[in-house]
Amino acid sequence: MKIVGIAGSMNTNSTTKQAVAIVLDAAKAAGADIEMIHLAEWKLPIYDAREDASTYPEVVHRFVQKITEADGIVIGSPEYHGTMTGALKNALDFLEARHLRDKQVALVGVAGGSMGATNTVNTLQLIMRNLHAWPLPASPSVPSAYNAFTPEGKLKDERLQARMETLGQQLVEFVKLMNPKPEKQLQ
Ligand SMILES: Cc1cc2nc3c(=O)[nH]c(=O)nc-3n(C[C@H](O)[C@H](O)[C@H](O)COP(=O)(O)O)c2cc1C
Repeated sequence: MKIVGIAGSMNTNSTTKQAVAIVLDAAKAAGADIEMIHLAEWKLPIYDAREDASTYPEVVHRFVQKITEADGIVIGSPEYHGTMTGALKNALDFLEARHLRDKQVALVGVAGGSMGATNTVNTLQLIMRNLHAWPLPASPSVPSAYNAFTPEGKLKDERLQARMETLGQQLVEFVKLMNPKPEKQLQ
């Protein structure tokens, strides 16, 4: 079972990447193969609605391929002006329902403010439904992100750390439940 994480920040030193990594590590502990796509390292171009999508650079095709091949996905975004980053929305614009249909998706948000990134994860829920994916109902967000992580990359708030880990475990469980085919099951 392959779980791919998207960290939707262009910040190379990203707190969102740390949050996504916690969920991915929990999925790995539950038996999945994991891979991180940190948008800061991918440099996708701006989606421009061109008629012939095959003319986009190779990085776009690789991105779409990774998502197509994934059995489950983790998406994390910082809250920017009350919603997800432009970089993440741009990346999602390269995807169509045929790439995400029936896939389980775990969503997490990260915010500088004390209120967390509720608007961001709610907006991502909506986008996932429009792409015919299945967003998991639990979608935790990290408030006060600048001071939320230990140097080892764990959340200082142990209950929030546990919620993130549970989300990774649940993602693996729901991928199994929704994919009775043997190749999607863990051995
Ligand atoms: C352009 C911009 C807009 C932001 N808007 C918000 C916001 O609306 N609410 C909030 O709580 N934090 C906001 N922040 C703070 C980010 O959510 C916070 O710095 C987050 O940790 C960044 O994630 P990253 O470390 O993965 O880049 C904003 C930051 C930037 C750069």
